[in-house]
Amino acid sequence: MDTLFGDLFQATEQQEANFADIILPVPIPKMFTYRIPNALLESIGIGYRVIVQFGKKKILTGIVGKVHQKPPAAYEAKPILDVLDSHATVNPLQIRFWSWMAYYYCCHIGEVMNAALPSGLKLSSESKIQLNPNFDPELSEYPLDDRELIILKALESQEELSYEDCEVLLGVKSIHQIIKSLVIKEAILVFEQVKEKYTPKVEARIRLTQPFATDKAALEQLFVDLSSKPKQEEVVLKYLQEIPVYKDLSLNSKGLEKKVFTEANLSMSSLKTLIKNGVFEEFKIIVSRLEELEDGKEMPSIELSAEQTMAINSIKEQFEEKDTVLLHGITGSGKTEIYIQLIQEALDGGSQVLFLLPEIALTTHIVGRLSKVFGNKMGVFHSKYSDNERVEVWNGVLSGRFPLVVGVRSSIFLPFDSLGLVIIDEEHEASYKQYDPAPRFQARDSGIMLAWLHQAKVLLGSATPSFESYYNARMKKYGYVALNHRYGDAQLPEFQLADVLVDKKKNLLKLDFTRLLRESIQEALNKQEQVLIFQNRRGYAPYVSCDDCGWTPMCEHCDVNLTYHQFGDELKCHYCGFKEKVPTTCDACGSNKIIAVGLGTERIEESLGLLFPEARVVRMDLDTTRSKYGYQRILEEFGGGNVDILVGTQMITKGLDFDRVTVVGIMDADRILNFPDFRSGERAFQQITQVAGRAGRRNQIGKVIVQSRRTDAPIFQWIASGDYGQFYLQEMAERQKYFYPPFVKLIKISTRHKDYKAAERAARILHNLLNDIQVKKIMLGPEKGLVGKIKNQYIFESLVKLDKASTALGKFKDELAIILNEVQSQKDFKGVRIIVDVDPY
Ligand SMILES: Nc1ncnc2c1ncn2[C@@H]1O[C@H](COP(=O)(O)OP(=O)(O)OP(=O)(O)O)[C@@H](O)[C@H]1O
Ligand SMILES: [Zn+2]
Repeated sequence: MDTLFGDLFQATEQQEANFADIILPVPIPKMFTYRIPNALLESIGIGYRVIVQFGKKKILTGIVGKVHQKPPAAYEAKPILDVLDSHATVNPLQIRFWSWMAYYYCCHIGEVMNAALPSGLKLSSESKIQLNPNFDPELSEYPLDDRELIILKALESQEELSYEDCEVLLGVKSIHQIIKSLVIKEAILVFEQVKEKYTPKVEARIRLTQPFATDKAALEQLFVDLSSKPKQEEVVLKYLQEIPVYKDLSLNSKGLEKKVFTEANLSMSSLKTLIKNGVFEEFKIIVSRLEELEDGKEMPSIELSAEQTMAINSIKEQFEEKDTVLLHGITGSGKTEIYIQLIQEALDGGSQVLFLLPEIALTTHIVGRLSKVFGNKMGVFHSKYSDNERVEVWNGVLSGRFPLVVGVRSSIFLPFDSLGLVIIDEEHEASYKQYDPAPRFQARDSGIMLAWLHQAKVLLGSATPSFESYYNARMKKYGYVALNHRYGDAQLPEFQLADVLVDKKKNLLKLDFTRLLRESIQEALNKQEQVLIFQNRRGYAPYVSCDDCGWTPMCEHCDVNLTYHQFGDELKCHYCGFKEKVPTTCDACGSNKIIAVGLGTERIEESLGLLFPEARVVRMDLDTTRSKYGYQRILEEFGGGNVDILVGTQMITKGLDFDRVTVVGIMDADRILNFPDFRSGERAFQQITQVAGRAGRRNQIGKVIVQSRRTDAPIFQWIASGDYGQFYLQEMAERQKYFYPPFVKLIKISTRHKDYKAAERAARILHNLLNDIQVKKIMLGPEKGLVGKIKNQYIFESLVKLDKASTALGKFKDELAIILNEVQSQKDFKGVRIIVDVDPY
């Protein structure tokens, strides 16, 4: 593995070097070589941000990937225009990691960089205008209108104007037409100016000047002088109240936020006078945007159970020999305490730790628990953070402020330089996979690679491990530790199947709830206990349909039904966001009997309100958690006991640890089972076990009601008995027989085009070319994608099943890269997008 991209890492003597390979944020297969001007030679190195010209006009920021002395053979190297910082933004380990990712997931390193750098660290270029030096309004053959003249006038006094400046100047919304006209008249020139996107947060503060801050007598004299100016006196008193300099002189240097005075309704003009008279001085400091967590307390006095202690010892022992250990602990077995202990030890040893979680809903919960122990040593990183906040976490890792990071999949890109431990919680979760855009990476697998580069250890944790990881553990590639009991003798919940068809026949089904589920909910409510209801479908109903002829409205741009959302009374496409009003009559037969079919979380919430009018019901899904603190608010309300029933999508299935949940209802288990994918069995087992695991985590025994129309399906028996091992063996036999992972490697190759025929033709040609690659493999397709059209693009897919031997994979990828490069220029591929997805599951 080392030889593949090891040469990137070779230390290069900076003095001799005068070329640099730059990683640019464009979809091209390799790095571009630029010349390092002598003036910049001293200030450039691997990982530095530089500005270069790309093509005729574009100015781009890139990252130096390699420094060397070999001029490019095919083109003359352009000079690097500038170096942006006095330090490297990215370290050599990261560049090796990016190179690996580009290679493994068959994408371009620039695409990896794009995903890796918070956009605040990428530069944007802004278009600006200046006067054309050759322009003379007297001689111009074109007449200029009033607005154009205003702009030209402004350019006489200001050297340059941004588009925005011009818009403000003229009071118009869009300036493009006017600028275009001025360019045609050769009056102005347009140029690009590179601009830093990240802006530090600056706070205005006030502090006492000398001698008042250090000399008590002077301060006393000041009060004598101010005795006739009560308003000014009040301001000084407020300052001393907030910043008691007489107790601790050093406090003065940090000063006080200016807004404290306004909030206290003190006179701002008095403050101004005090500044003018030299009592106070105003200054600015850069402050953090990140929420200050409490200072980490000592390890709380949690005593680990005997089973937990044994698990920790066993993990550490196995780390002696293996890089990765799988912790298979049933729901509620206390994995988090084990993580905390291991994190503490790694931090004490001076290493960095990365704790990966599959999604934000979980970070809220776990961050709360970890911050009690690790306080402000811990950085949190997820997609609800603004660009500026992300840059601050990035810089916090760089500066050592955050030796521990808790985050979702993109946190594998943070600039770690000495990871000792990577913990991947809920390692089986599908959301570790990024589907779009490239790099289409699996964060668990990439995290393992990242750890390997750092010589760090990896702990995978789950109550329902992915089959890949369990397989690796059985093959002794990973270590394995099991926790088979819930912490504190809490019992696993009791499973009950509720047959929807039987209840329907007997007229016992009310608003989609079986009698068993209704009664169980009522019982919990009577005892002031809490209930979770799971349905993995947001919106009100999956679709609407004409009751007379069966017609169903589809998305105009995608090959899917529109989902009915009662909120806003509209139909929405979950693929492209297209919206329309619900039709009042059928497009096909004109009937006005349009009905909502199927179950979404919105509808379940409504039904619960009707069935249990006294209960407080809250819904948690994508639609109710769009704001930054959406999850936190809902979870806090639920945890505080202000909610009786929580309805939700997969967001509520894992990690939640609440005392009073005793009943979990799964509305439509068949939907989970029927998903057309080789992993549907595995996923169903995981999802149902996980959501069931939220029940009865303390003293009361929990109850799980699974509603289904196929209650005799064998999988329910496996789940009820919790026999993961047997279920695994049975499923694996199938996978081996039909050539599915982990027995083969899968690569999915899709073609997309707005024309059906063009997408199909390209797919066929590509399929045949790939078929000719001489490695052991099976190829399926090409066929229309599972969703045949998304955002007006038709999709065709081929599936390649490669022999596990690493030579087959390597050879296939190498030839694939060549083929992709070649077909690009062919007529049949014009306008065709080709998407390669390695491990597409
Ligand atoms: N040693 C301990 N002392 C006190 N409480 C503990 C201890 N270990 C675990 N607990 C408590 O037991 C509960 C379950 O633990 P935890 O949430 O870590 O389980 P888990 O293994 O992560 O489960 P899941 O996979 O369902 O998320 C938590 O409330 C936790 O605080
Ligand atoms: Zn759509």
